Amino acid sequence: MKHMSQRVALLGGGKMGEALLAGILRAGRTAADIVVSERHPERAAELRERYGVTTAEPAGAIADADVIILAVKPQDMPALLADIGKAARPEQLVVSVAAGIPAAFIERNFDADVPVVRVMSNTAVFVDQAMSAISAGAHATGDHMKLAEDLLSPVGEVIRVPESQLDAVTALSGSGPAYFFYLVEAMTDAGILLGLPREVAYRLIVQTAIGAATMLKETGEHPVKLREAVMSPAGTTIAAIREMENHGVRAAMIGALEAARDRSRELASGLG
Ligand SMILES: NC(=O)C1=CN([C@@H]2O[C@H](COP(=O)(O)OP(=O)(O)OC[C@H]3O[C@@H](n4cnc5c(N)ncnc54)[C@H](OP(=O)(O)O)[C@@H]3O)[C@@H](O)[C@H]2O)C=CC1
Ligand SMILES: O=C(O)[C@@H]1CCC=N1
Repeated sequence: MKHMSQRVALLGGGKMGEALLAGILRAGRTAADIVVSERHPERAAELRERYGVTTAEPAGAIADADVIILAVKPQDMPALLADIGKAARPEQLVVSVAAGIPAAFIERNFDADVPVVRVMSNTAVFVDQAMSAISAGAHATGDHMKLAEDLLSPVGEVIRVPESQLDAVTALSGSGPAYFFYLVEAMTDAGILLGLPREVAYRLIVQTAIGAATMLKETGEHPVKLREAVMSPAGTTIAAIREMENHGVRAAMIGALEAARDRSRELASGLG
């Protein structure tokens, strides 16, 4: 089946659900082929209004779907799977974007051998600049992985990884956008401290971030090399970098991402 004519059921209409919904519509899928299940009626109405999709309860939403996207929080996954476990069929593909929830857990909540592909994407789906990692469950074939890639490649880059790496992927790129937003927030505050109006500081930093990311992507140079090219001897940049090293910023980042990876692992514990 041409992937653009696939019928999609999106279960969970929150931040990630809406990002994916908007993205797949931008990519050319039609609203008539998409059914959303969102338990807050006012949120469901908002999505119907904004995107022209229909909404339904989970079991109804998946009835005619070719692809079922699970986009609820990890703690809500067991209840959702209890709702759809008997209805999901082997000819359907289940794509879970949930952090920490193993494919095996999802598979054993289905009566049939339903193929599952796990995805760890991020909110940059909203601007077609997402980084998505995908991993196959026990019943997912190369065709299912290709279907997942076709779903996600219009909204950003897609990489295939073993499922054992997904907790680390979640720490780096799933949660990653928040680390950069946090850094921009801190640099903006520094700009204000140094006497710049907030909007000037913010504009300077955002464009500098875009420039730095573009240099990393387009030059292929190692970040150390790119950083050294900025650090003039006895200049301003090395003064800042020394201060960061003195405050253990590097160690703090490593510890922070390890904590995110550990939290992702914890999400799987106690699932039963
Ligand atoms: N936000 C992000 O940047 C990323 C999130 N993810 C993953 O995406 C998933 C969704 O996260 P996010 O969008 O942030 O969460 P949200 O809480 O924003 O969205 C989930 C939505 O689904 C609703 N919901 C919960 N259970 C059901 C159900 N059984 N039927 C219908 N709707 C239901 C929730 O309602 P209620 O509010 O009552 O819970 C909520 O409105 C998570 O598993 C997360 O790990 C992955 C990568 C990035
Ligand atoms: O914070 C979270 O748990 C989700 C998963 C990755 C980004 N947001």
